[in-house]
Amino acid sequence: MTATKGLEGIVATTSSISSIIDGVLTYRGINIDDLAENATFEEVVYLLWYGKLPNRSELDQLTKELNAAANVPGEIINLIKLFPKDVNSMAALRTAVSSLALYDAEANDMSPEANLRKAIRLQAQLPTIIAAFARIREGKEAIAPKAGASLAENFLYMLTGKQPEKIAIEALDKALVLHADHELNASTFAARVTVATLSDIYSGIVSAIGALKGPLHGGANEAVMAMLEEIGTADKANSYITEKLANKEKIMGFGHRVYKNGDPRAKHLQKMSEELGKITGNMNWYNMSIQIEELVTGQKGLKPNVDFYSASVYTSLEIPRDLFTPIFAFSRTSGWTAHILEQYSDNRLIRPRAEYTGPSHQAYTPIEQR
Ligand SMILES: CC(=O)SCCNC(=O)CCNC(=O)[C@H](O)C(C)(C)COP(=O)(O)OP(=O)(O)OC[C@H]1O[C@@H](n2cnc3c(N)ncnc32)[C@H](O)[C@@H]1OP(=O)(O)O
Ligand SMILES: O=C([O-])CC(=O)C(=O)O
Repeated sequence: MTATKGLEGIVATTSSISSIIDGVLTYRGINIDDLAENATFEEVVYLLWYGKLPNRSELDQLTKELNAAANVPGEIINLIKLFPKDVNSMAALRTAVSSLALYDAEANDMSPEANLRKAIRLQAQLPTIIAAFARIREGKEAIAPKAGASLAENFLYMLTGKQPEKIAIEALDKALVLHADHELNASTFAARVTVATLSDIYSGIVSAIGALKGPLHGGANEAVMAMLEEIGTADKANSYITEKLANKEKIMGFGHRVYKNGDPRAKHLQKMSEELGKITGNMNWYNMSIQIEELVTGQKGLKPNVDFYSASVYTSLEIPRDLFTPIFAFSRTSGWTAHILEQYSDNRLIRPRAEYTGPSHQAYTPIEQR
């Protein structure tokens, strides 16, 4: 038995949800470029769950179901009010989502119908929790979701209390489409491992949120913004990046386990970052990002991943930095739940082996002799 560090290149499951083949990402066989240009997030949620694009009435039905499920139990809002004000936002999300199960009468109903209903509730309620957390920590009241609004519109509305501009809704919606699913990434794998024990869907999502939180995965988008803020202006990028690379430090938002010639999602986010910069009149984050890309690609041959330009996109939308990774979770819930439903539909316990590297033939020594 020989271990492969980080399971690189290991094919651990079959899946018909999304694929990365020769650097091309598809959801259910549809190229991500096509989806990014044309689909709404709700259409993508339908596509991931049901395996095909919805017709008008199917989309209306799902949108209605998501909208109707968006309110979270009052107990969850009360729980969030008990959180310390400076708590890590992904820890808050993880705790609140875990607590949702306590108030869901179907939490342990493992029928496919109940699991789909829970997927709808999770998808609808994550943005409500994130917005409520962001307001409550500032001493404000949580805002209830608005009837008839899309998930992107509702999130921005619940966050700010104001009707968001069309351009902001469209930008967030596209970011949600781009982050929705990504084959067997670490958080999706964590979700599948958890539910493959026949544990419940909430446990799967909580595992996934825990895995997404780390800076080598979803947490990188927040780390990118921290870096941009630390650098300050484009003219300081050269010395900062050159020194980091010389010290063998990682530049957040670059590199990828699967894509070696660039992440196909990054160009869409780059374009959005530029457009939003022009609209807000602040090109600093975009200009600095472009400069960093040139330096990291030039010096190290690494390309930006999905997290790099999403940082400046969300900043242009005036979203607080520590909500970037929770927004990733809000989007990826669509993919996580699709994978969980797929896992349940043809389950086998996921239990690989470890190559033992410890000592052998050791005898037990009585405690008095140690
Ligand atoms: C949504 C997502 O999860 S996308 C990924 C988000 N994460 C990041 O942006 C964090 C920064 N990037 C990274 O840490 C990595 O590129 C990962 C985690 C994404 C992929 O990791 P792996 O496939 O395990 O690659 P690994 O970390 O082994 O890197 C291979 C080599 O490239 C280097 N490298 C990889 N990424 C970077 C980076 N961002 N900056 C500088 N060097 C890097 C490593 O130091 C290593 O160099 P070495 O061979 O000289 O030791
Ligand atoms: O696939 C990965 O390893 C990480 C990633 O890009 C994602 O989850 O979107």
